[in-house]
Amino acid sequence: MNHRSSPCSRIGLQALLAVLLCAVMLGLTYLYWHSENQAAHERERRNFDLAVEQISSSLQDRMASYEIVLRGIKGYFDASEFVSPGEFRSYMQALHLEETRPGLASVSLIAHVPARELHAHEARMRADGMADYHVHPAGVREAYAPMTQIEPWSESKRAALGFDLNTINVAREAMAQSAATGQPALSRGYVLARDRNTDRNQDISSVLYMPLYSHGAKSAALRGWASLPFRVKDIVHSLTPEFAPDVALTIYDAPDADPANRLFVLDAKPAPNAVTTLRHFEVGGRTWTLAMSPTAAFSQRTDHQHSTVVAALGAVLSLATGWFAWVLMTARDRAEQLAGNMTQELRSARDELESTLSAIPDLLFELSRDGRLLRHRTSRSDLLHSPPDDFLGRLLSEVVPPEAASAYMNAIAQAERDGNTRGWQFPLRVADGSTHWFELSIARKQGEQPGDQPTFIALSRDITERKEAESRTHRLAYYDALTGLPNRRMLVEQAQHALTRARRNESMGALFFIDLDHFKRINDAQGHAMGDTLLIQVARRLQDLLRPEDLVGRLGGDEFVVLAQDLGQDLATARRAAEALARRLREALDTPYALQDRPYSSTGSIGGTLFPRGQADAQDMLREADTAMYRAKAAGRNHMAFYEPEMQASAQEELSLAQDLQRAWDLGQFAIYAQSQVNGVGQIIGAELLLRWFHPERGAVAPDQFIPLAEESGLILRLGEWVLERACTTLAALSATHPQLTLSVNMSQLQFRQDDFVERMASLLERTGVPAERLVLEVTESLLIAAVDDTAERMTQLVNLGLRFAIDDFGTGYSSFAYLKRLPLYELKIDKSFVKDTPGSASDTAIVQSILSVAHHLGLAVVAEGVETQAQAAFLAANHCQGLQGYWFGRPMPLAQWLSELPTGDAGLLDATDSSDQPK
Ligand SMILES: Nc1nc2c(ncn2[C@@H]2O[C@H](COP(=O)(O)OP(=O)(O)OP(=O)(O)O)[C@@H](O)[C@H]2O)c(=O)[nH]1
Repeated sequence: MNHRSSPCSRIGLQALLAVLLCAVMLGLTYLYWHSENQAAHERERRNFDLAVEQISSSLQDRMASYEIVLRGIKGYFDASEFVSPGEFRSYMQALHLEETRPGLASVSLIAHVPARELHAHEARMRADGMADYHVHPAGVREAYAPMTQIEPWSESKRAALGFDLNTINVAREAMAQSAATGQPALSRGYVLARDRNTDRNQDISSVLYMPLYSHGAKSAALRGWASLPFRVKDIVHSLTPEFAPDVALTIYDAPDADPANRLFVLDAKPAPNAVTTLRHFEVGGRTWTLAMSPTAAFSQRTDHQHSTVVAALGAVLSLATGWFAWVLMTARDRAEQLAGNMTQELRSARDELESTLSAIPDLLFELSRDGRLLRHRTSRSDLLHSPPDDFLGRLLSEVVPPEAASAYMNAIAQAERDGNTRGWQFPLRVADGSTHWFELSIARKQGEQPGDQPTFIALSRDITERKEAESRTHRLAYYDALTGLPNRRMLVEQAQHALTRARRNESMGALFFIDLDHFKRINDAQGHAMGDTLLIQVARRLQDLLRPEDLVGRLGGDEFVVLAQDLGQDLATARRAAEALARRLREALDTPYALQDRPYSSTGSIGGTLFPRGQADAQDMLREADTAMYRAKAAGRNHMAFYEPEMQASAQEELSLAQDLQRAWDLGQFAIYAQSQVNGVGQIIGAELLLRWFHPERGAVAPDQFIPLAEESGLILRLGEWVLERACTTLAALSATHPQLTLSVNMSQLQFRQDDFVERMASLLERTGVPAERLVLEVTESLLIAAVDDTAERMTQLVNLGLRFAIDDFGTGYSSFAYLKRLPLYELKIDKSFVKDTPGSASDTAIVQSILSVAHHLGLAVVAEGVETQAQAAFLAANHCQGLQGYWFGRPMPLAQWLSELPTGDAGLLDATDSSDQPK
């Protein structure tokens, strides 16, 4: 059976005991407080009784002392046959009544004068020196009791002499009583005549009378009285120092406390609920009653506070004892509970730590300073070649490769110095044979005892994914996604390093800027993906060509950069090496490519710059090489050029020309010129319309200078439309006079590829009413071969309108006869470069003849350009070239002039004043 009570019931019992103890203590405190309170009341009561006795006896003593004074006077008179007023005064002075009997105002002598002796009495008194003495008030009475002497004397009292006290009932009664008893008799209280008209008219007095006899015997004749008047208030006040001032006192001239007989009230307020104590005493044959009550001040004299303070302290002590007892009794339980809680907390902390450790995807080891494995903890034992327990007790150098062991040992050394360390990384081949990257965090763990060696907690985190992400990010940031080559950012950084190295080593290098020629065509003709394939192949070629220490990168689009270092110590050597390299680069680019197993020819223009040069940095180098590359492009593409500082000026010039061109249209600086085309016998068969730009400062700007710029900016669309429009209106105007003439117009690729170009042409023809076959559109070979299918379709649509197409500059470009058959062409224009050396040059003559022959074979018309001599004209005519154009027949001239110079036939001429070949 289990005798142990449950913790709850035990705590309940302990609480009950504590409460009981507290209650007992409180009970004792109450008892103590109660008895203390009682004792205080008892003390107060005793004190009050004492005060009452003291007041009562003081008053009694004082009245007794007055009686004694009177008895003394009586004795003095008894012993004397005759007492003169002077003797009595001396006697009274000797008594020093003011000092010895405070509250006593005076003593008077009163004579007993039977009616028959009144005159004799008055005569005697007058004879004794009181000339105006007379008994008053006047009247006939059985006996008179006039006042004969008042001591101490003062003139203010003179009026009182002779006053008959028998006229005052109160006095008469007391005097009669004293005469009857031979003892002092006290009058009832009344306001003395002398106080009635003063501010003391409320103060009640009494008079104590003592009968005086001749020869002292009562039986002897009554002489009179000695009287002692006093104000009750004066007596009480003279006693005040002896009185307890905190007792309320009322004096009654009666045996009971009847308010009607109140003699005196001491100005003090009894405490609430105070008990009144009465005391009585006899004086002069009357009974006086003293009623006394304690005032609040009196109660305070008794210390009630003490018990209250003790009670409060007791209560606090009781509660504290109860609490303390509870604390003591429950201390063990609470200690047990605390221990329980702590154990629970420790257990949860340990569990939490356990689960945290299990969740850590890292290898966790404890190592000694020399790298011996002491403990391990890992949820990634799959990474290890053997179970981790096998490593215990062995040195790291025995279980991991040197690189990893050395990372661990370095990290341990740092952790021993700094407390902890992180960031040491090392690669490690893991169990499945792949290489993972790990990062170490090591913390020093102090030995448990002082002097113990520290150990080291090492956390080895698999950061392979992070590493891969980093390298992916790096690749994205520094490499071109399409070709895998370094991108612009990396190129600039590397170029900067190369520049620094070159300056340090005093050796020279070169940076080449490569831009593929007409790369757009492959995109347009065969699609973007094919363009990409070409870019990848170009990248590979360039890489294969270079030394390992050189670098090739792609800036974007079809632009590549090659960075070659250590080409020589001096400029001449470096330049030679750079030129050789550029040549090889050009050749590499020039070699036909295989795109989807079809051969494709492409070339590149290369601009190079040598470094270091002055203060130029990597960006400057790139800009220089770019400028040189443009020069190479301008030289006809598939060229290379090295940067010369003057190139900068020409680039600048080109820029300013482009800016001027933008304004030229608005300023009306363009003009349309016409150059005649003639037949073999010199008759005009038509003309080619040509654009001219007259700049106010530059003069006439050559078309091959501004046409490319106009194409780049799109201005060519506006210009082209204008020329077409003018061609049509001119043809319309000539239709009556020269219906056989044709006009040729140069067509830019941009214009030809406008989405709505066919519709525009149709509407123009309709609007002007021109027979379409009289308008020849001259296109370049490059336009024809770009997107051949698309081009053929569009040409067909236009030919269906009646328009004719001529190939301009035939022979200079692709010279592919294949498309001649595919495209709906009307005419070939032999480039002037072939015509120039005919008939002198055998090869050019042969080329021209073969072109003419193919054209005849294909049924195409031919116009030869650049005919400047009669020999050329004769040769071409002899070879059946239908059309001839050149200075020999006429220079280009303003359209209006050309029209005006047209030989007139039967029909009328065009209005020569029409100058609408200027832009509106
Ligand atoms: N396929 C492909 N084409 C690109 C890429 N980036 C840019 N391009 C195209 O490459 C062409 C670059 O043309 P440019 O160098 O200006 O002109 P181009 O046709 O090469 O003529 P020139 O340089 O004057 O000889 C543009 O048509 C771009 O749209 C790319 O990543 N892939």
